[in-house]
Amino acid sequence: MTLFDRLKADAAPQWADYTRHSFVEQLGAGTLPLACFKHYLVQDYLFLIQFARAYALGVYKSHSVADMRQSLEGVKAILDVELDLHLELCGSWGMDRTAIENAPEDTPTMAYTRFVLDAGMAGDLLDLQAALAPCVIGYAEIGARLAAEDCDDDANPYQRWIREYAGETYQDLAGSFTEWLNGTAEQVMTEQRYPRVLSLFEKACRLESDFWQMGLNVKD
Ligand SMILES: Cc1ncc(CO)c(N)n1
Repeated sequence: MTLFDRLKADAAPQWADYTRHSFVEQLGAGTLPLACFKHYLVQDYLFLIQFARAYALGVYKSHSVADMRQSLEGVKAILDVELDLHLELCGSWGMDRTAIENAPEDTPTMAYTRFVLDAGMAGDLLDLQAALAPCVIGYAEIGARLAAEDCDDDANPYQRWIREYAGETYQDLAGSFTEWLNGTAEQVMTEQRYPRVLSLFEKACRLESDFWQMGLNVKD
């Protein structure tokens, strides 16, 4: 069994809370209030800036050029691809880059991003990967499921978002992240350290759920 499969099985309740959160189900149904989505997306932009730093920390924590390149792919995917989605959608509501970047970080944004950065700073590359994994792999799973359930039809106001995460570019990114995580585990994982790695993964899933909830808590 690969590390990712084991983590997902052992953290099944946290994974389900995250990937089947009411925010996700409402987004898939197209019934999510726009005010909830807007708050979420602006916070997600701020979140991604910190996540780019976390991948950059992955470069620093790498011992091989191959690992450095994988971390760099994470930085590039955020700065060159994912943030453009956010700028495009926020732009359609009249928010420009400066307005987004000047928005104050909400507490769940700070909690999640600083948790991941600390996991990486205090630990090694595998600890950092375990804390990063729910983000990229979870969104790929959510996007693929919503698209498979035909939630991305023209009637859904969140079609663009769903298609971004269901699309080949994001799916490939998540696939190579999963292989990378499993490959690191093959080199450094021991039974003794597994509980700590699982704990990082579980916490990241909980922080993902809190991030969705932050969006839902907005009153329109
Ligand atoms: C909170 C959060 N988790 C995961 C992703 C996927 O990159 C994202 N954009 N935002």
